[in-house]
Amino acid sequence: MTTAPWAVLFDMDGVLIDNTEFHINAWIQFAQLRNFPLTRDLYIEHINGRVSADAMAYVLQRPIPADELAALTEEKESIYRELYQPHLQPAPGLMSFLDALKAQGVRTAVGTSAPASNVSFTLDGLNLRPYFDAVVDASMVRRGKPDPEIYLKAAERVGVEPARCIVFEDAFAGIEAGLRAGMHVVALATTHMHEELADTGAALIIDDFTALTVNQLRQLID
Ligand SMILES: O=P(O)(O)OC[C@H]1O[C@@H](O)[C@H](O)[C@@H](O)[C@@H]1O
Repeated sequence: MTTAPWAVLFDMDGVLIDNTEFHINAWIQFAQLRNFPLTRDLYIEHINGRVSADAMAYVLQRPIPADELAALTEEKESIYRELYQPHLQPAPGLMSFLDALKAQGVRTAVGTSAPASNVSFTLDGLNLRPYFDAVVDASMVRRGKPDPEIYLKAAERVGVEPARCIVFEDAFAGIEAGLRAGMHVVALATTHMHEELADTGAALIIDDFTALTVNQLRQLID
């Protein structure tokens, strides 16, 4: 075992909080207003885990100029926040797991495709911000997941080389982003079932954080 630093990089939606069904319903409502017949399967294939610029271009079937994107994103995200607000809570076992990481001096970051408004809704709404050394959101990158940029930037912010980072993800696009960044990936079976995640390249598949120990995680690196 070495003493070099290592880091845990958390995706936000579907990992820190189990909220995928609320995003699906919000996207379906938003798409209906634009006569786009969005279904759960189409959401999973084209939207899940991706930045708004890419998701909007799919739903509106055209590239979205930057001056239009912010308003469209806020329209959709305010539907989502209204639906999810009464249910906002950390994923099972998350708080004890974050405490354990902090107690052992492990560096931590969030790497999310969400806009800053949703990051604030989640991290400030649950008082999670003090647990993270860095937060990288959609506004800070040029290319969204499955591109590795979000996770590479998070690793750089916490000063840890990619091979010593472990990414927690639930979405196919996010798992791909973590692997392309040269990191280890732990998949959360929130949005997808264990069987669907089996061939993704994830080193470990878990239901939630309740049974996970820091030592178990560390073994993935050492
Ligand atoms: O936190 P994550 O999983 O990177 O992604 C956030 C995005 O995840 C997508 O699945 C949602 O539909 C988006 O609206 C959301 O912004």
